[in-house]
Amino acid sequence: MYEICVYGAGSWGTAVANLLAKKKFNVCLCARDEKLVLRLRETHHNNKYLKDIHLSQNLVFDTPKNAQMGIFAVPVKYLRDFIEHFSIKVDAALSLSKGIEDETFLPPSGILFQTLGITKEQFAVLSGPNFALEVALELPTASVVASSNRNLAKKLQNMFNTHYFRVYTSSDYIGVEYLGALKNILAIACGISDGLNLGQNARAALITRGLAEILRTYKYFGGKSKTMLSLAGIGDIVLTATGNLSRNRILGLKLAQGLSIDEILNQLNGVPEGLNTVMAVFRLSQKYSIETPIINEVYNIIVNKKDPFESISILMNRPLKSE
Ligand SMILES: NC(=O)C1=CN([C@@H]2O[C@H](COP(=O)(O)OP(=O)(O)OC[C@H]3O[C@@H](n4cnc5c(N)ncnc54)[C@H](OP(=O)(O)O)[C@@H]3O)[C@@H](O)[C@H]2O)C=CC1
Ligand SMILES: O=C(CO)COP(=O)(O)O
Repeated sequence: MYEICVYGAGSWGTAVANLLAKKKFNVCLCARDEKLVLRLRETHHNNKYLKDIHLSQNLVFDTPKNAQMGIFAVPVKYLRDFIEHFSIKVDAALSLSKGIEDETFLPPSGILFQTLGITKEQFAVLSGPNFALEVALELPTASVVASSNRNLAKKLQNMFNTHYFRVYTSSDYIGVEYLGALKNILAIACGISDGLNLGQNARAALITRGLAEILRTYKYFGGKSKTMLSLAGIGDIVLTATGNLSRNRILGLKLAQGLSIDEILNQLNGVPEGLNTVMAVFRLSQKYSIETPIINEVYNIIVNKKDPFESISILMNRPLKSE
């Protein structure tokens, strides 16, 4: 059993494992693919995701194994099958993933409780405006670790905190998880708007009115309002709605160019979680009559191939209301 295993050798899993290894923790980065494990051992480079970054010599690589602390950086769509397939067991879990399971509406915590048999006292989430590449380059970054277990949150805060990675704690792990998922839909919306050259006024309006939709949806899940103002809320929304390293924003930019979802997924280096999240949130908002006009239009552009200009017209011509 390893002390710390990071599951998922994508960009974020690799960057986080490397941060901890540089801090001299005994960390194993676990990839599904044995060939990738061998390549990582030989080169100490994850060429697919973090090209020029030389990984710490302290970092070890393996296929998924049991761990005292399991750090999960697997896209939410694959998380349940991944844990079951590798029969993973951990004493405590930290989630890095930002999505919602389509059928169940569960965030990563709910999936980890069911598959690992852990309680909320053994769970934490790390989230915030954190592009993997910038963390790997040691650019100044701030983040939040949230858990209902104060001791676990403090322990992880100290584990991760370093001169370029400043960590805050929170007890609202549900709010932090849902905000991490929901902001990806706004990143797609802003990508579409910017791709169509609709201007910076339009982008600011989308972010602000999108926030109102996120707040309505997120309250349904039990997140606290004040978490909206945190790094995991507004911080991550601003980053991914405006930053060109965001796969979700890029998805929107490419939709605006008229590319199909399949073409975009073939070009993207990584999984845009917003694609699945928008499906789940659209169904949820229909089921519980939550008012989500921007989210509905993102859904219509993706699923019903609606012309984005028609979506803009619908949003601009809705009945007038007070803020
Ligand atoms: N990249 C970033 O900047 C950030 C990402 N996140 C979140 O972290 C999570 C992981 O993202 P990221 O590291 O970017 O990963 P990517 O989006 O780069 O996706 C690739 C990862 O997904 C794994 N994967 C792909 N298909 C499957 C599958 N069928 N079953 C199991 N695993 C699969 C890959 O595993 P393998 O290597 O074995 O093929 C690899 O670890 C996401 O939820 C993302 O939203 C959060 C903050 C920052
Ligand atoms: O969540 C992220 C940064 O905080 C990464 O966003 P993307 O998944 O859109 O690349």
